Amino acid sequence: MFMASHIQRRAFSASARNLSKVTVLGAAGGIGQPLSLLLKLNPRVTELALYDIRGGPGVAADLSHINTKSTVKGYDPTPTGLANALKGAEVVLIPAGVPRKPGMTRDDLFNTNASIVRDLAKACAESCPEAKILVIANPVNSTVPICAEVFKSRGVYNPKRLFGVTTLDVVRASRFVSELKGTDPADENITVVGGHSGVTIVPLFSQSKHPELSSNAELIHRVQFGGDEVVKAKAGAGSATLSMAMAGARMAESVLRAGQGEKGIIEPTFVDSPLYKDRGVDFFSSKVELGPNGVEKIHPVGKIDANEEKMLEACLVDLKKNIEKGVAFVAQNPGK
Ligand SMILES: NC(=O)C1=CN([C@@H]2O[C@H](COP(=O)(O)OP(=O)(O)OC[C@H]3O[C@@H](n4cnc5c(N)ncnc54)[C@H](O)[C@@H]3O)[C@@H](O)[C@H]2O)C=CC1
Ligand SMILES: O=C([O-])CC(=O)C(=O)O
Repeated sequence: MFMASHIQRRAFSASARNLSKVTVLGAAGGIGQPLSLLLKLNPRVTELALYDIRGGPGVAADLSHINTKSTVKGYDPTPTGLANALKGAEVVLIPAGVPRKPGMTRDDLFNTNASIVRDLAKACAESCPEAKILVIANPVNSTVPICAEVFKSRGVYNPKRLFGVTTLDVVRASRFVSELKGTDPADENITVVGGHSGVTIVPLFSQSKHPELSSNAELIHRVQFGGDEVVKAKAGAGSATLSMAMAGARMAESVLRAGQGEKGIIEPTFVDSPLYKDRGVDFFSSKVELGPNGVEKIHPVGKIDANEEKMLEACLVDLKKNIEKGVAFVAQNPGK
Protein backbone atom coordinates (compact mmCIF):
# COMPACT_ATOMS: atom_id res chain seq x y z
CA MET A 1 0.00 0.00 0.00
CA PHE A 2 2.71 2.39 1.08
CA MET A 3 4.78 1.27 -1.89
CA ALA A 4 1.95 1.90 -4.34
CA SER A 5 1.21 5.41 -3.16
CA HIS A 6 4.93 6.15 -2.91
CA ILE A 7 5.40 5.04 -6.51
CA GLN A 8 2.34 6.98 -7.56
CA ARG A 9 3.65 10.11 -5.85
CA ARG A 10 7.03 9.67 -7.52
CA ALA A 11 5.39 9.17 -10.88
CA PHE A 12 3.29 12.26 -10.31
CA SER A 13 6.18 14.45 -9.27
CA ALA A 14 8.26 13.20 -12.19
CA SER A 15 5.53 14.05 -14.66
CA ALA A 16 4.90 17.39 -12.94
CA ARG A 17 8.59 18.18 -13.36
CA ASN A 18 8.33 17.37 -17.03
CA LEU A 19 5.60 19.90 -17.73
CA SER A 20 7.45 22.51 -19.73
CA LYS A 21 5.89 25.73 -20.88
CA VAL A 22 8.00 27.39 -23.56
CA THR A 23 7.28 30.95 -24.70
CA VAL A 24 8.39 32.53 -27.97
CA LEU A 25 8.47 36.34 -28.12
CA GLY A 26 8.46 37.44 -31.75
CA ALA A 27 6.69 34.21 -32.73
CA ALA A 28 5.19 35.47 -35.99
CA GLY A 29 8.51 36.51 -37.50
CA GLY A 30 10.89 34.88 -39.94
CA ILE A 31 12.60 32.95 -37.14
CA GLY A 32 9.64 32.84 -34.80
CA GLN A 33 7.40 30.79 -37.08
CA PRO A 34 9.74 27.91 -37.97
CA LEU A 35 11.13 27.94 -34.43
CA SER A 36 7.61 27.59 -33.04
CA LEU A 37 6.96 24.77 -35.51
CA LEU A 38 10.04 22.88 -34.32
CA LEU A 39 9.01 23.43 -30.70
CA LYS A 40 5.52 22.11 -31.50
CA LEU A 41 7.22 18.93 -32.74
CA ASN A 42 9.31 18.60 -29.57
CA PRO A 43 7.64 16.21 -27.10
CA ARG A 44 9.45 17.87 -24.18
CA VAL A 45 7.40 21.02 -24.75
CA THR A 46 3.98 20.55 -23.18
CA GLU A 47 2.69 24.12 -23.56
CA LEU A 48 3.74 26.52 -26.27
CA ALA A 49 2.96 30.21 -25.76
CA LEU A 50 3.30 32.50 -28.76
CA TYR A 51 3.52 36.27 -28.53
CA ASP A 52 4.19 38.91 -31.15
CA ILE A 53 3.15 42.50 -31.68
CA ARG A 54 1.29 41.17 -34.71
CA GLY A 55 0.09 37.77 -35.76
CA GLY A 56 0.73 35.64 -32.67
CA PRO A 57 -2.79 34.14 -32.43
CA GLY A 58 -2.82 33.29 -36.15
CA VAL A 59 0.45 31.37 -35.98
CA ALA A 60 -0.83 29.63 -32.84
CA ALA A 61 -4.12 28.61 -34.50
CA ASP A 62 -2.20 27.13 -37.42
CA LEU A 63 0.28 25.19 -35.25
CA SER A 64 -2.48 24.03 -32.90
CA HIS A 65 -3.81 21.68 -35.61
CA ILE A 66 -0.59 19.67 -35.61
CA ASN A 67 -1.28 16.35 -33.92
CA THR A 68 1.36 16.40 -31.22
CA LYS A 69 0.36 16.43 -27.55
CA SER A 70 1.31 19.97 -26.57
CA THR A 71 -1.14 22.83 -26.33
CA VAL A 72 -0.46 26.01 -28.30
CA LYS A 73 -1.82 29.41 -27.43
CA GLY A 74 -1.34 32.77 -29.09
CA TYR A 75 -1.56 35.92 -27.00
CA ASP A 76 -2.85 39.38 -27.82
CA PRO A 77 -0.29 42.15 -28.26
CA THR A 78 -1.17 43.85 -24.98
CA PRO A 79 0.73 44.05 -21.67
CA THR A 80 -1.73 41.52 -20.22
CA GLY A 81 -1.29 39.23 -23.22
CA LEU A 82 2.48 39.41 -22.81
CA ALA A 83 2.29 38.75 -19.06
CA ASN A 84 0.02 35.75 -19.58
CA ALA A 85 2.28 34.38 -22.31
CA LEU A 86 5.18 34.50 -19.86
CA LYS A 87 3.60 33.31 -16.61
CA GLY A 88 4.84 29.84 -15.67
CA ALA A 89 7.33 29.65 -18.55
CA GLU A 90 10.35 27.44 -18.01
CA VAL A 91 12.08 28.69 -21.16
CA VAL A 92 11.58 31.95 -23.06
CA LEU A 93 13.08 32.43 -26.52
CA ILE A 94 13.41 35.99 -27.84
CA PRO A 95 13.68 36.33 -31.63
CA ALA A 96 11.77 39.65 -31.54
CA GLY A 97 13.47 42.49 -33.36
CA VAL A 98 14.45 43.67 -36.79
CA PRO A 99 16.86 41.72 -39.01
CA ARG A 100 19.69 43.11 -41.13
CA LYS A 101 19.58 44.31 -44.70
CA PRO A 102 22.61 44.13 -47.03
CA GLY A 103 25.34 46.55 -46.01
CA MET A 104 24.36 46.61 -42.36
CA THR A 105 26.30 45.20 -39.42
CA ARG A 106 24.51 43.58 -36.50
CA ASP A 107 25.45 46.63 -34.44
CA ASP A 108 23.38 48.75 -36.87
CA LEU A 109 20.33 46.97 -35.40
CA PHE A 110 21.11 48.26 -31.92
CA ASN A 111 19.01 51.42 -32.10
CA THR A 112 15.83 49.50 -32.87
CA ASN A 113 16.37 46.24 -31.06
CA ALA A 114 17.83 47.52 -27.79
CA SER A 115 14.54 48.98 -26.61
CA ILE A 116 12.52 46.00 -27.88
CA VAL A 117 14.69 43.60 -25.89
CA ARG A 118 14.78 45.91 -22.85
CA ASP A 119 10.99 46.02 -22.70
CA LEU A 120 10.58 42.28 -23.22
CA ALA A 121 13.21 41.61 -20.54
CA LYS A 122 11.21 43.80 -18.16
CA ALA A 123 8.11 41.75 -18.84
CA CYS A 124 10.11 38.56 -18.18
CA ALA A 125 11.52 39.99 -14.94
CA GLU A 126 7.98 40.70 -13.79
CA SER A 127 6.12 37.61 -15.00
CA CYS A 128 8.68 34.78 -15.10
CA PRO A 129 11.81 35.78 -13.16
CA GLU A 130 12.76 32.12 -12.78
CA ALA A 131 12.60 31.28 -16.48
CA LYS A 132 15.63 30.51 -18.59
CA ILE A 133 15.88 33.30 -21.15
CA LEU A 134 17.37 32.54 -24.58
CA VAL A 135 18.16 35.73 -26.47
CA ILE A 136 18.27 35.48 -30.27
CA ALA A 137 17.65 39.14 -31.17
CA ASN A 138 20.72 40.94 -32.50
CA PRO A 139 23.16 42.33 -31.68
CA VAL A 140 23.42 39.43 -29.22
CA ASN A 141 26.71 40.83 -27.83
CA SER A 142 24.69 43.82 -26.56
CA THR A 143 21.14 42.47 -26.12
CA VAL A 144 22.25 39.88 -23.54
CA PRO A 145 23.91 42.54 -21.31
CA ILE A 146 20.73 44.63 -21.76
CA CYS A 147 18.65 41.77 -20.34
CA ALA A 148 21.10 41.34 -17.47
CA GLU A 149 20.89 45.05 -16.57
CA VAL A 150 17.10 44.98 -16.64
CA PHE A 151 17.01 41.90 -14.42
CA LYS A 152 19.53 43.51 -12.03
CA SER A 153 17.43 46.68 -11.83
CA ARG A 154 14.46 44.55 -10.76
CA GLY A 155 16.53 42.56 -8.25
CA VAL A 156 15.92 39.25 -10.03
CA TYR A 157 19.13 38.69 -12.00
CA ASN A 158 20.30 35.11 -12.02
CA PRO A 159 23.31 34.79 -14.36
CA LYS A 160 22.73 31.05 -14.61
CA ARG A 161 19.47 31.62 -16.45
CA LEU A 162 20.42 34.07 -19.18
CA PHE A 163 21.78 32.80 -22.50
CA GLY A 164 22.73 34.45 -25.78
CA VAL A 165 22.05 31.97 -28.56
CA THR A 166 25.29 31.44 -30.51
CA THR A 167 24.40 27.90 -31.60
CA LEU A 168 24.15 28.91 -35.26
CA ASP A 169 27.88 29.64 -35.33
CA VAL A 170 28.77 26.04 -34.38
CA VAL A 171 26.08 24.69 -36.69
CA ARG A 172 27.64 26.63 -39.57
CA ALA A 173 31.22 25.72 -38.62
CA SER A 174 30.49 22.00 -38.63
CA ARG A 175 28.59 22.25 -41.91
CA PHE A 176 31.30 24.30 -43.66
CA VAL A 177 34.04 21.92 -42.50
CA SER A 178 32.05 18.91 -43.68
CA GLU A 179 31.72 20.51 -47.11
CA LEU A 180 35.50 20.92 -47.31
CA LYS A 181 36.33 17.48 -45.98
CA GLY A 182 33.49 15.48 -47.52
CA THR A 183 32.39 14.27 -44.08
CA ASP A 184 29.10 14.05 -42.20
CA PRO A 185 28.59 17.36 -40.34
CA ALA A 186 27.23 15.37 -37.39
CA ASP A 187 30.79 14.10 -36.88
CA GLU A 188 32.35 17.56 -37.05
CA ASN A 189 32.35 19.11 -33.63
CA ILE A 190 33.85 22.59 -33.93
CA THR A 191 34.23 24.77 -30.87
CA VAL A 192 33.38 28.43 -31.51
CA VAL A 193 33.95 30.97 -28.74
CA GLY A 194 33.60 34.71 -28.16
CA GLY A 195 30.47 36.52 -29.27
CA HIS A 196 28.06 36.60 -32.17
CA SER A 197 29.23 39.08 -34.80
CA GLY A 198 32.15 39.30 -37.20
CA VAL A 199 35.54 39.06 -35.55
CA THR A 200 34.00 38.30 -32.15
CA ILE A 201 33.13 34.86 -33.58
CA VAL A 202 36.25 32.75 -33.00
CA PRO A 203 36.27 29.20 -34.38
CA LEU A 204 38.89 26.97 -32.80
CA PHE A 205 39.84 24.54 -35.54
CA SER A 206 43.09 23.65 -33.73
CA GLN A 207 40.89 21.76 -31.25
CA SER A 208 39.05 19.86 -33.99
CA LYS A 209 39.88 16.72 -35.94
CA HIS A 210 41.41 19.01 -38.57
CA PRO A 211 43.86 21.28 -36.72
CA GLU A 212 45.41 22.36 -40.04
CA LEU A 213 42.21 24.28 -40.79
CA SER A 214 43.18 26.91 -38.22
CA SER A 215 45.28 28.57 -40.91
CA ASN A 216 42.50 28.44 -43.52
CA ALA A 217 41.66 32.15 -43.69
CA GLU A 218 38.80 31.63 -46.13
CA LEU A 219 37.05 29.11 -43.88
CA ILE A 220 37.55 31.26 -40.78
CA HIS A 221 36.09 34.24 -42.63
CA ARG A 222 33.13 32.15 -43.76
CA VAL A 223 32.31 31.15 -40.18
CA GLN A 224 32.74 34.71 -38.88
CA PHE A 225 30.66 36.23 -41.67
CA GLY A 226 28.28 33.36 -42.45
CA GLY A 227 25.35 35.59 -41.52
CA ASP A 228 26.35 38.08 -44.25
CA GLU A 229 26.19 35.32 -46.87
CA VAL A 230 22.50 34.82 -46.08
CA VAL A 231 21.73 38.55 -45.77
CA LYS A 232 23.26 39.09 -49.22
CA ALA A 233 21.44 36.16 -50.81
CA LYS A 234 18.09 37.29 -49.35
CA ALA A 235 18.78 40.70 -50.91
CA GLY A 236 16.82 42.89 -48.51
CA ALA A 237 14.29 40.27 -47.36
CA GLY A 238 16.03 39.63 -44.04
CA SER A 239 18.67 37.34 -42.60
CA ALA A 240 18.97 33.69 -41.59
CA THR A 241 15.65 32.40 -40.32
CA LEU A 242 15.40 28.68 -41.06
CA SER A 243 18.91 27.69 -39.98
CA MET A 244 18.45 29.97 -36.97
CA ALA A 245 15.17 28.29 -36.08
CA MET A 246 16.95 24.93 -36.15
CA ALA A 247 19.78 26.30 -33.99
CA GLY A 248 17.35 27.93 -31.53
CA ALA A 249 15.30 24.75 -31.27
CA ARG A 250 18.48 22.76 -30.60
CA MET A 251 19.49 25.15 -27.82
CA ALA A 252 16.00 25.05 -26.28
CA GLU A 253 16.01 21.24 -26.43
CA SER A 254 19.38 21.13 -24.63
CA VAL A 255 18.15 23.51 -21.92
CA LEU A 256 14.99 21.43 -21.44
CA ARG A 257 16.89 18.13 -21.32
CA ALA A 258 19.26 19.52 -18.71
CA GLY A 259 16.27 20.94 -16.85
CA GLN A 260 14.80 17.46 -16.70
CA GLY A 261 17.97 16.15 -15.06
CA GLU A 262 19.93 14.83 -18.02
CA LYS A 263 23.65 15.13 -17.37
CA GLY A 264 26.58 16.08 -19.56
CA ILE A 265 24.76 18.41 -21.93
CA ILE A 266 27.14 20.99 -23.31
CA GLU A 267 26.30 23.86 -25.64
CA PRO A 268 28.28 26.91 -26.66
CA THR A 269 26.41 29.97 -25.43
CA PHE A 270 27.03 33.62 -24.60
CA VAL A 271 26.72 33.93 -20.82
CA ASP A 272 27.84 35.98 -17.85
CA SER A 273 31.26 34.37 -17.70
CA PRO A 274 34.28 34.62 -15.38
CA LEU A 275 36.73 33.81 -18.19
CA TYR A 276 37.70 37.35 -19.28
CA LYS A 277 36.27 39.57 -16.56
CA ASP A 278 39.84 40.64 -15.78
CA ARG A 279 39.88 42.11 -19.30
CA GLY A 280 36.61 43.96 -18.69
CA VAL A 281 34.60 41.41 -20.72
CA ASP A 282 31.69 40.26 -18.59
CA PHE A 283 29.96 38.03 -21.14
CA PHE A 284 31.60 35.42 -23.29
CA SER A 285 30.55 32.38 -25.26
CA SER A 286 32.38 29.13 -24.58
CA LYS A 287 31.28 25.56 -24.00
CA VAL A 288 28.77 25.60 -21.16
CA GLU A 289 27.54 22.55 -19.31
CA LEU A 290 23.83 22.88 -18.65
CA GLY A 291 21.97 21.67 -15.58
CA PRO A 292 18.58 21.92 -13.89
CA ASN A 293 19.28 25.53 -12.87
CA GLY A 294 20.67 26.62 -16.21
CA VAL A 295 24.41 27.21 -16.38
CA GLU A 296 26.16 24.42 -14.46
CA LYS A 297 29.78 24.83 -15.52
CA ILE A 298 31.56 27.23 -17.85
CA HIS A 299 34.43 25.58 -19.66
CA PRO A 300 37.59 27.59 -20.35
CA VAL A 301 38.70 28.16 -23.92
CA GLY A 302 41.53 25.63 -23.52
CA LYS A 303 44.67 25.28 -25.59
CA ILE A 304 44.67 27.36 -28.76
CA ASP A 305 47.30 28.15 -31.37
CA ALA A 306 49.01 31.47 -32.13
CA ASN A 307 46.59 32.44 -34.89
CA GLU A 308 43.62 31.78 -32.63
CA GLU A 309 45.28 33.79 -29.84
CA LYS A 310 45.35 36.74 -32.24
CA MET A 311 41.70 36.23 -33.16
CA LEU A 312 40.77 36.03 -29.50
CA GLU A 313 42.53 39.33 -28.80
CA ALA A 314 40.57 41.06 -31.58
CA CYS A 315 37.38 39.46 -30.29
CA LEU A 316 37.87 40.74 -26.74
CA VAL A 317 38.42 44.32 -27.93
CA ASP A 318 35.12 44.41 -29.85
CA LEU A 319 33.20 42.38 -27.31
CA LYS A 320 34.08 44.78 -24.51
CA LYS A 321 32.69 47.70 -26.53
CA ASN A 322 29.51 45.81 -27.51
CA ILE A 323 28.83 44.83 -23.89
CA GLU A 324 29.51 48.32 -22.56
CA LYS A 325 27.12 49.74 -25.16
CA GLY A 326 24.32 47.50 -23.90
CA VAL A 327 24.99 48.34 -20.26
CA ALA A 328 25.13 52.09 -21.00
CA PHE A 329 21.89 51.92 -22.96
CA VAL A 330 19.92 50.64 -19.97
CA ALA A 331 21.59 53.15 -17.64
CA GLN A 332 20.64 56.03 -19.96
CA ASN A 333 17.29 54.65 -21.12
CA PRO A 334 15.78 52.74 -18.23
CA GLY A 335 12.34 52.97 -19.87
CA LYS A 336 9.10 52.81 -17.93
N1 LIG B 1 21.35 34.89 -32.63
C1 LIG B 1 21.44 34.54 -33.90
O1 LIG B 1 22.26 33.68 -34.26
C2 LIG B 1 20.56 35.16 -34.93
C3 LIG B 1 19.79 36.26 -34.62
N2 LIG B 1 18.96 36.83 -35.55
C4 LIG B 1 18.18 38.00 -35.13
O2 LIG B 1 16.86 37.61 -34.78
C5 LIG B 1 15.99 38.75 -34.89
C6 LIG B 1 14.71 38.38 -35.61
O3 LIG B 1 14.97 38.03 -36.94
P1 LIG B 1 13.76 37.64 -37.94
O4 LIG B 1 12.86 36.66 -37.30
O5 LIG B 1 14.38 37.31 -39.23
O6 LIG B 1 13.00 39.04 -38.06
P2 LIG B 1 11.46 39.30 -38.47
O7 LIG B 1 11.32 40.75 -38.73
O8 LIG B 1 11.07 38.35 -39.55
O9 LIG B 1 10.66 38.89 -37.16
C7 LIG B 1 10.75 39.61 -35.98
C8 LIG B 1 9.41 39.52 -35.30
O10 LIG B 1 9.51 40.23 -34.06
C9 LIG B 1 8.28 40.88 -33.85
N3 LIG B 1 8.44 41.95 -32.88
C10 LIG B 1 8.98 43.18 -33.05
N4 LIG B 1 8.92 43.87 -31.90
C11 LIG B 1 8.34 43.04 -30.98
C12 LIG B 1 8.01 43.18 -29.63
N5 LIG B 1 8.24 44.30 -28.96
N6 LIG B 1 7.41 42.14 -29.01
C13 LIG B 1 7.16 41.00 -29.67
N7 LIG B 1 7.45 40.81 -30.96
C14 LIG B 1 8.04 41.83 -31.61
C15 LIG B 1 7.85 41.36 -35.24
O11 LIG B 1 6.46 41.66 -35.29
C16 LIG B 1 8.25 40.17 -36.10
O12 LIG B 1 7.20 39.25 -36.24
C17 LIG B 1 16.81 39.83 -35.61
O13 LIG B 1 17.27 40.76 -34.67
C18 LIG B 1 17.97 39.04 -36.20
O14 LIG B 1 19.09 39.83 -36.41
C19 LIG B 1 18.83 36.29 -36.79
C20 LIG B 1 19.55 35.17 -37.14
C21 LIG B 1 20.51 34.56 -36.27
O1 LIG C 1 23.61 37.83 -39.83
C1 LIG C 1 22.59 38.24 -39.26
O2 LIG C 1 22.24 39.42 -39.18
C2 LIG C 1 21.75 37.23 -38.56
C3 LIG C 1 22.62 36.40 -37.70
O3 LIG C 1 22.93 36.73 -36.59
C4 LIG C 1 23.24 35.23 -38.32
O4 LIG C 1 22.79 34.76 -39.39
O5 LIG C 1 24.18 34.72 -37.73
